[in-house]
Amino acid sequence: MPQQFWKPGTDKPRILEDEEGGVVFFAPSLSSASSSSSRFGYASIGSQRQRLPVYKYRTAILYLVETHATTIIVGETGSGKTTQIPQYLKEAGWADGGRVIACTQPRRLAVQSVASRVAEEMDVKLGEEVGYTIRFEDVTNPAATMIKFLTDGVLLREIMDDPLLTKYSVIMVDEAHERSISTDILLGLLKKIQRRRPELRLIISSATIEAKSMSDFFQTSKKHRGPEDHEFVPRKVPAVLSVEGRGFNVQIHYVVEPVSDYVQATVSTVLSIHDQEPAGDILVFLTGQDDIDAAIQLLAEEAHASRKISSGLIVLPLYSSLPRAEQDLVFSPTPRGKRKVVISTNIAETSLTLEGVVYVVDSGFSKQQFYNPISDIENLVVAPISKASARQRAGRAGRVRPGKCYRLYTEEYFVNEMSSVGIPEMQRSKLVSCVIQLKALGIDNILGFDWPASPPPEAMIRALEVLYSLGVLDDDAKLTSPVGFQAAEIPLDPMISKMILSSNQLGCSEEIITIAAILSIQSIWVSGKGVQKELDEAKLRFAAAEGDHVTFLNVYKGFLQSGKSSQWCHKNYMNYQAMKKVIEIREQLRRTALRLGIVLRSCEGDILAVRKAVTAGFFANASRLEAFSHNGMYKTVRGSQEVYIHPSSVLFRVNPKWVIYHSLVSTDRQYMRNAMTIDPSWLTEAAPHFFQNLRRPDPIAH
Ligand SMILES: Nc1ncnc2c1ncn2[C@@H]1O[C@H](COP(=O)(O)OP(=O)(O)OP(=O)(O)O)[C@@H](O)[C@H]1O
Repeated sequence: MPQQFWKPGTDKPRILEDEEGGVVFFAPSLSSASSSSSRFGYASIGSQRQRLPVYKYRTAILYLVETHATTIIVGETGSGKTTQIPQYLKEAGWADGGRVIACTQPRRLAVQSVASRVAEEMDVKLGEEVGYTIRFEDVTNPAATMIKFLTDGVLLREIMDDPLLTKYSVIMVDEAHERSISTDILLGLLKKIQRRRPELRLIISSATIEAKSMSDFFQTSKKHRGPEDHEFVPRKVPAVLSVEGRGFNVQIHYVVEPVSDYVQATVSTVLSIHDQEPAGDILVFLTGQDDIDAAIQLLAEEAHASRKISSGLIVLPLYSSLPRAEQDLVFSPTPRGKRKVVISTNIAETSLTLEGVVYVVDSGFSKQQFYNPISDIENLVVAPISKASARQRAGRAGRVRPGKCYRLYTEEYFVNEMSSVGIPEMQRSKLVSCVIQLKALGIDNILGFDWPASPPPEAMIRALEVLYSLGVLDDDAKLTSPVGFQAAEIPLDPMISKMILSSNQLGCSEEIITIAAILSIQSIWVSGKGVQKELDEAKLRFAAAEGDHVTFLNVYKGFLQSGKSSQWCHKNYMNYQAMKKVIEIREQLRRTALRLGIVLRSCEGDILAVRKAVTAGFFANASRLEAFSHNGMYKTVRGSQEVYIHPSSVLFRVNPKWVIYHSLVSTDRQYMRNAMTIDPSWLTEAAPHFFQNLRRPDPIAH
């Protein structure tokens, strides 16, 4: 049982070293917030705010922001950075005269939840003085909003319309340690904007950021060849502030021996917490929808087997492709006598406060994208997290009362083997979306851009090549008109954007928007564990000879005809939540399409048009069955990589000669997910430049 299993350890708060080179450092002169019982329950919001560690630094923060162009703030999770600093700035007048204070987050869920909390603390209606903007959703009032929370991706899009972000007086880039592609582009651009707008203030904040390297980035200036960068401009030295003290103590427990199956270990840990620990909700970190579904199923089975210990558990999944209403359930109060178990991906890792959470279970893994620019293959793999992530995960406990974090890895592993920070997304991702965004922002010399961490040049070149072939960039690597500008407006992978734009000419935009919505969901089928045979039979009922994309259209039609019924989904082994999310995304995409002047039209069963539109976006993912292959081996047309049709595809074992796929997954082999048959002549039609000069002289021959 876990009490023999777990060994308590300490995860000491990071003490910031005194920095050299003129960096301002505040010694921890003030004691941390107490965890006395008076903080339980009934304190008013006003007094709760004053007891947060960051409150004691209020004057220091305001002084530094006043006197420095950039302030880097490092403070423990839960110390009050996200919710308090924007309010201090507002109170000090930074939102006077119609100016706005912005606070960015890497994730949508965090944006919504911190905005609601700050509106509640300020006792104002969300969407008025305090608002938020995420992709496809703007809850602000331009005449009233003073504090605006938004994803870093949305702020980047705002730069397209207002290159100097003139309405903002202070921009706080929160959770900067995450180093998403958007955060990195944003940091590079903000540094440029500061040169033109000396009055703009930046705050870079995180519990786990490497303050030294961030400070170096903001104080050195890189010479560019761009016209505005012809002279060397020294940066104002950034201030670094360490907020000492944490909310409540979080006791860390490690396993004594490494675990072999983290899903199983998660379930046992949850059940033993429920059996032995006092009241309090549990937040579990797993890697993705598949793991989460498996854990929920296992919990249900074990709960059934041991009725006594599992009664009173309310189990809720949390991942990005879950419909909004389902996501919101995790914030609802836990009924008396019950215990909520939220099983989440890393979308709950930063900035979130789930009020009832006392226990965190950390599997030690997350799904991460890895891209090899040489083979042009991108894989989403389950990989170990960094210490920074582990600390963020533990920090989801101890926010409103003391907590415990159970790490499913050994202390020795944490101390000696876990990397301190993750690899920036920029250095392990395909850069197609990033390049189109920079181009839309008018950054022409992408290789010379001032990045916090430079991306691999090969990945940049690959991205430029794909965008050129998609017709998004011209011979001078500038956005084409209208395709390039329109594609940049659609906040999706440019391959999907191109597919949508092509559907306009081909008269099948309604169908293509459905396909685009389904492709953005991890899977519309229920997880196959234990029901593989039934699942395969269900798929056959919808299967189209042309492949998965056309099968999706059959599924969607069936779902609509059933009146969007959950029983229908259940009967057909379809994930009802995923289908509801498809409807949600589809509506958002239809609105975007209308804005771009795309005519919403159905091709009324002209599947050829649909397949051609898909090919127009995804020609770069074409592959051909190897002649004489008995095991279904394909070679990609570009790169000659060995790939196979994924077992979940309706084309598995059918092995048509030519296919295009949506993405690759790597397990024992490289598998093509979501494959569709094509006529190879469509490839040269869609992208003549892309398919010329291939090493194989006859790539397009039948
Ligand atoms: N929705 C909420 N309900 C109750 N208390 C909350 C809520 N949101 C925040 N708090 C309280 O405010 C504290 C500070 O939260 P805040 O998000 O500002 O901290 P932070 O320093 O930004 O942490 P992190 O780095 O984890 O995002 C929390 O520890 C908690 O005590």
